Amino acid sequence: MSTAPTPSNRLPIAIAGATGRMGQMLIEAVLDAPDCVLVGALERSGHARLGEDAAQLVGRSGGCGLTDDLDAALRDARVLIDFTRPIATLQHLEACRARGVAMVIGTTGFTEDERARIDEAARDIPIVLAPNMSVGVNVTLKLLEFAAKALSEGYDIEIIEAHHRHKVDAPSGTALKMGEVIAAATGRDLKACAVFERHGHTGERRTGTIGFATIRGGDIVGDHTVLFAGTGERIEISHKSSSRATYAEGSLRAARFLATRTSGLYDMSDVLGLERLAPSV
Ligand SMILES: NC(=O)C1=CN([C@@H]2O[C@H](COP(=O)(O)OP(=O)(O)OC[C@H]3O[C@@H](n4cnc5c(N)ncnc54)[C@H](OP(=O)(O)O)[C@@H]3O)[C@@H](O)[C@H]2O)C=CC1
Ligand SMILES: O=C(O)C1=N[C@H](C(=O)O)C[C@H](O)C1
Repeated sequence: MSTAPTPSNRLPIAIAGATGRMGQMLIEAVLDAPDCVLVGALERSGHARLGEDAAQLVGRSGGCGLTDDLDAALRDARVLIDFTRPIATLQHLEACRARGVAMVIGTTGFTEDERARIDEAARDIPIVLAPNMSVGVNVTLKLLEFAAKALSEGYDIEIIEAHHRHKVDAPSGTALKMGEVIAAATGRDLKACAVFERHGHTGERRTGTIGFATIRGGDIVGDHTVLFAGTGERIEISHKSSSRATYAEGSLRAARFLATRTSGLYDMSDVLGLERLAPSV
């Protein structure tokens, strides 16, 4: 028999970057989830709205105060959901590690060294790190694994992504993840075969490379297409997000998953159990 959520057994969640585009989506998602409770809303020091009820950011009431104090934000939290910038996420990571708080990390744009620090912290706390929390993108990653294996010879692979004008990193974390999945599935090293820029006299396309193209404009939430261009045909595998709610819902699924773990680094494939469903090629 399952137990109905009560105020005392709801999952206590804190949100970093609470006033951001994703922060606000997450506040709404947590307020709407009967099994979760918002116990911390973190913003950078000096933010104009510190002290306000975080729920007010989304036209609601009954949240918790916006704070720049990590101790206060994490005091009652079991999971911190962080969609900020790498420098902020890494500060939050150390604080969570010291306090035994799990983390869902949606931030993108980490360097290799920064990634290694997340791996290291996952020895002590459970972490879900994923550049895209949507179910659709994570299923797309599995489709790409299959397609890349089946089309490994004779098809040129290009990854095209489009996002809103405010995005600060490129290519998107999702596009890079797609590249990693394709490279792994076809025995390539992404660092050696990725082409991020073309300009001027580029010469012919080098066989085996994976090209990336970035579009920034308007309010595009997030589009990704992988093109497999062969001779006489081409295949396109696309995902388009029309709302950030899908990332927020995925983040809550990740938070619930972490509540059952004590340490380790996980991705959305673990959260969604996609390994069990993936076709073997
Ligand atoms: N994994 C996924 O599914 C998704 C990942 N993302 C990623 O999430 C991140 C955030 O995206 P988005 O919400 O659109 O960005 P926003 O710029 O809207 O929000 C970022 C938030 O982080 C805060 N912040 C930035 N720098 C710092 C800092 N140094 N210390 C403390 N707080 C800081 C910002 O505060 P301030 O406004 O004061 O700067 C803001 O509240 C990006 O890396 C993006 O790529 C986005 C969508 C989905
Ligand atoms: O910045 C965004 O908006 C997004 N960032 C993520 C990424 O870099 O892949 C995920 C999504 O595409 C939206």
